[in-house]
Amino acid sequence: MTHPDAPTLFALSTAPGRAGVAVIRVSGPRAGAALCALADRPAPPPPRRAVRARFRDPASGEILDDGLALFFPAPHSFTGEDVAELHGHGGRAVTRAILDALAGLPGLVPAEPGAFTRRAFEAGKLDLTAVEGLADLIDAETAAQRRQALRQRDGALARLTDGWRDRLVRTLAHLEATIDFSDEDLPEALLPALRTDMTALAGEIAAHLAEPPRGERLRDGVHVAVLGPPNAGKSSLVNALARREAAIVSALAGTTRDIVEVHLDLGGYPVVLADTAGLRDTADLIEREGVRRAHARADAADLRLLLLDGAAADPLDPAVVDLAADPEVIVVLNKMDVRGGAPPAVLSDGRAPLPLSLATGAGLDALLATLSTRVRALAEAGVGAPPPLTRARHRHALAETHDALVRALDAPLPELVAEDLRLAARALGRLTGRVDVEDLLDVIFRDFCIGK
Ligand SMILES: Nc1nc2c(ncn2[C@@H]2O[C@H](COP(=O)(O)OP(=O)(O)OP(=O)(O)O)[C@@H](O)[C@H]2O)c(=O)[nH]1
Ligand SMILES: [K+]
Ligand SMILES: [Mg+2]
Repeated sequence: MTHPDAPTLFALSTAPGRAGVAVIRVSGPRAGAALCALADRPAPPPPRRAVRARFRDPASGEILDDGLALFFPAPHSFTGEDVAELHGHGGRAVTRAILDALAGLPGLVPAEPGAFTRRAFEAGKLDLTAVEGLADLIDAETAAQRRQALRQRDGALARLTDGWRDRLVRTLAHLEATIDFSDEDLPEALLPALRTDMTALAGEIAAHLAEPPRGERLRDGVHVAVLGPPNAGKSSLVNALARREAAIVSALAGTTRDIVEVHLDLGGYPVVLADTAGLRDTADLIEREGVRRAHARADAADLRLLLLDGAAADPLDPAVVDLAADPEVIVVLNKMDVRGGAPPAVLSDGRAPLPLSLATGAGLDALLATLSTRVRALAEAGVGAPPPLTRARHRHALAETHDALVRALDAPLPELVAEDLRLAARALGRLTGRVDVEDLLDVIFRDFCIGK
């Protein structure tokens, strides 16, 4: 809980600038008093009920705006503290005047970024993964990102990891009991049972770590690299998908050198599409650096799209045969308008590339559909699947937990096993921000009744 003498925070919670309505949030022990001072009321309104309010400057008595006020008494508020919301007109001068009036009240301090959420965390209203989910929800740009963020905000990931942590803490408690109270009557078969629990838990965590990084892909975007020989039409394709002239297109082979990234929403899934330099051996130092970057991006990408030049005598240029032979690569034959009736270039494994003409637009819809399906498969956790890890931080904490569990299984002495289990529990606790030892004692006394 926040300290009773903690400053009361206030901030504009809607985006700054001109708008119909602006919401100013006040949180802390003096929130109710601040509402009364500005709305000129003897007492705050009933909980969670909007009341009409004429906001005035308590110092000068000047009327500043005409709006609504709400009061959320602790603990039933976002932060867990008393919270007041002042809804005024969203003009710069109006919000400035109300914020200035609040700043003039004793004990009120402007909130730093994230300060309300921080108090919600400190009050136990949100765990760390929920805090991150909330941040992702505010940043979500596509429907799938919104769904994932909402799920995490609602505690899906925290429930999974807290469940693991509870099992870990219980195992540890039982082990501590056998160490500390070994002369007492404890079930004989306890140690083998603990081993079984630990092995099962390590297996579950390992399986979750082995999942492809779907959560991170959905949060940060699926990285798609557009690759191919010079002049195949890579920049034309990127521009067509982005619906803007993001990259320079010209008839000169070797136009693109730097990686040009565009962000797309493909059927609700975020995609970071990268245009790259045409792959070829070249004496031009700058172009050679571009080719190096193209290869690096191909290695790092979640999905690779190889664009071949249908106007070339042999579209399967030696520089790209390896890419074309990879069944994971989407291969596209562009410039079909020029190629006309010439037989389609057949890939070594018998697949035919997707035909495309960026000049006429033929084949673009089919390519988009293929791309969307692949992106969806990469980004989406199936219905009912366990909540994905969405940040490197989560992966790191889980890997640490797993390592400590594996060490515990190998440790020669019960004391050493207990130490590794403690480290495992601490690493898991960091995921949600709950790192406490009190619950260990709780479990010991609840499950055993030692000492009678
Ligand atoms: N006829 C025809 N021309 C095309 C088609 N797609 C692209 N072009 C042309 O091909 C030329 C090369 O296009 P770019 O998009 O610059 O090709 P690129 O693969 O990015 O080339 P580099 O960056 O040099 O590797 C341009 O003159 C385009 O207008 C197509 O489907 N048909
Ligand atoms: K070009
Ligand atoms: Mg280009």
